[in-house]
Formats: sequence, C-alpha cells, structure tokens
Amino acid sequence: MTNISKLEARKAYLKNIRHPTTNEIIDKGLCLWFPAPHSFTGEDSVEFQVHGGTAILSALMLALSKLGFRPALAAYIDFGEEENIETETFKVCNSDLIDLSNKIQKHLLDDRKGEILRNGIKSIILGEPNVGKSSLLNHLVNRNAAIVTSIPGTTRDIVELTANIAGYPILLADTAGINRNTTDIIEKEGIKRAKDQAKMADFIMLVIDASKYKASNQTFKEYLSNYVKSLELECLLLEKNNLVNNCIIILNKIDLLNEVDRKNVQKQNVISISCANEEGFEKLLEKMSEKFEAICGNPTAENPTIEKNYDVVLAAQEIRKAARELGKITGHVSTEEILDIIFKNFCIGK
Ligand SMILES: Nc1nc2c(ncn2[C@@H]2O[C@H](COP(=O)(O)OP(=O)(O)OP(=O)(O)O)[C@@H](O)[C@H]2O)c(=O)[nH]1
Ligand SMILES: [Mg+2]
Repeated sequence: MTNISKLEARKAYLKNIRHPTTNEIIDKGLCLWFPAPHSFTGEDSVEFQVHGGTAILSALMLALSKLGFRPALAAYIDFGEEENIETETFKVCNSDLIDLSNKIQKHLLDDRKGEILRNGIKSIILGEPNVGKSSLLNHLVNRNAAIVTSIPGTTRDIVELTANIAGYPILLADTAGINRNTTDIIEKEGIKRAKDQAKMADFIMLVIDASKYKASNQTFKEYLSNYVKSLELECLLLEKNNLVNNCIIILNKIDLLNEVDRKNVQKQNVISISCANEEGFEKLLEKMSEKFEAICGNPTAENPTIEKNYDVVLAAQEIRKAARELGKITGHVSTEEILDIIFKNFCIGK
C-alpha cells in the first residue's frame, strides 16, 4: 500500500493489497494511481477495485486512512475548508439545496395530497335507491362490476374496486341506495355501511334521478335541498348551506326528459348524464379530473427532484442523505441500491 505512488499513473495493476503496518494481505485487486492534478478531485488519488464485502472494505478504508487517504467523494464534498472548490460552486450548491429543501417542505405541507394520490382517491357513489348508482359505477369502470336491475334496493353492500379515472388512481365504491323508510334489516345495514364509508371518502358523487326531479315540480335548488335532507346527509354534504367542495351532483337518466327540460337542467350547476344512452360522460370526467386535481394535485406535475444540470456527485450525496432521512420514517433504505441505479443510469465509471 505504501508503494502506491510508485505505480505508473493511470494504469491498472493487479496487486496483493497489504496492510501498511502488519503487511497482511487485505485483498487482491486492481489499483490505479492518479497523481495530482490529473485526478477527479485534483489531488493525488488512488482507485481500488476490490472484491467487496463489508469486512474487506472497512479494512481497506481503515488502512488507507492510516496513510492519510480520504475517500474521494468525501474529499470533494467535505469542502468546508477546502481551498480548491470555487466560491461559485458553493453558491450554486447552496442555492440548489435551499431550493430543494423548500420544495420538500412544500410537499410535506400538502394537505395529505401525496398520501391520497399514493393510496388512491377514496370515491363513493351515494343516492336514493334506483337512481342509477350501480349503472354509473359500471360505466366508469367499463364493465358490469355491480348488479343493475330495475328493483329498488338491488345493491345491498358496498361494491368497491380500484380504477384509473382521468389518470388518477381511484378506490371507487358503489353503495346501497339510502332509503330512510326501509324496515329490511339487510338494507338498513347496507345504508349504515354506505354512510360510514362516506364519512371517510375523499370524493363524493351524489346521484339524482332526473325523472323524479322533473316529477317533483320543484326548482332544482329546492329539490336538491330536500333530497339531501331526505337522505340525512346534510352534515356530510353541506357547509353553511352550500355543497362541500369534494362533492359533485350527478343528474342521471336525462334521456327521460324532453328537450325543454333538458335545456333547463343544463343551466343548473350539475353534471347531467344518461347511463342508458351513454351521454354526458365527457363532461363528467372533466369535472372529476378537476376535483381530483384539487384533492391531490396533478400526478404528472413536477416533484422535487435533483435537476438534470445538478452535479451528479453532489446529487448522489444528497440522495444518500435523503434516503437516510426517509429510512428513519419508512425503515431501512439501502444507499447502495440507489447509487447503483445512479451510476448505471448516469454512466460515470464508479
Ligand atoms: N332510462 C334510464 N334508466 C337508467 C339509467 N341509468 C340506470 N337506469 C335504470 O335504472 C334502474 C336502476 O339502476 P341501478 O344502476 O341498479 O340503480 P341503483 O341506484 O344502483 O339502485 P340501488 O342499487 O337499488 O340503490 C335500472 O333499471 C337501470 O337500467 C339512465 O340513464 N336512463
Ligand atoms: Mg345499485
């Protein structure tokens, strides 16, 4: 080891690497000598390619430190008192780090947006029996996942599935139609489950039957207000008499309305659809995606990342630090795995 500097510069030698004092062989491996200033750090440097393993690496690092060597990465990054790192580099690193730290802070204060996006947006379809909730679910997922019949009270339990709607991961739940007057024990339990699940939902679709609204002869506002009351959903859906932000009103069965009624309905702040005629789904998806973005942000928007023009060595160190901090929260994160990916993708030797 003490003879390293006698090697011809920038040539690989296969050598027995011996401890400088005990003369014990630590490993047999490749040694390359890079005298200053033609090295990665500008200082005298040596590169070893050894067999790996914790024992060999720590014995080698310990022996090298006895000879006054430091790991090249640390030598470069531990620039506190180094003269050869330009002031400009400090400034750029500093501002990049502050920027990255701000971005991470912003993401941490995101109202659970990231968590909702990762776990799927909990979405629920609510309404009275027979309004077309299960038909809506089937249209949204493009398959007959829930049973649809003309008998009110068809859906008894929650039908839950995962879907990708407008690019967002969704946990979509169809529920039993809410019917206050039922005496059926199973239906009652289904309604209780629907309401319990609704309390935990990130997004609610309240479905109304357009033909029933028409038959009521009420204004839409009156009908909606009475509808919410009759379902006993005021606490969940209303805030100071206004609809909560994470809920949309869907008026289904507009195929049962005549032209004039349809036009009137379209003036209301609702999404009119017909599951029977497959109408209105474009607008519905547009509205859903607007709401999803408000709930959990845009999944394609930029996340805090190490930017492309970032120095790759510093970036690797930052990722190492970030992984360590994340590891405290999530459990162990192997920096080796992360660095492997960086080195593989950035193609920077070792
Ligand atoms: N005309 C018309 N009928 C529809 C439409 N959507 C659903 N239906 C019919 O309405 C009936 C009830 O549909 P479902 O989807 O089972 O209604 P639901 O709200 O899930 O009913 P429950 O499970 O009983 O609460 C069925 O006969 C459907 O074919 C629509 O857009 N137009
Ligand atoms: Mg149903």
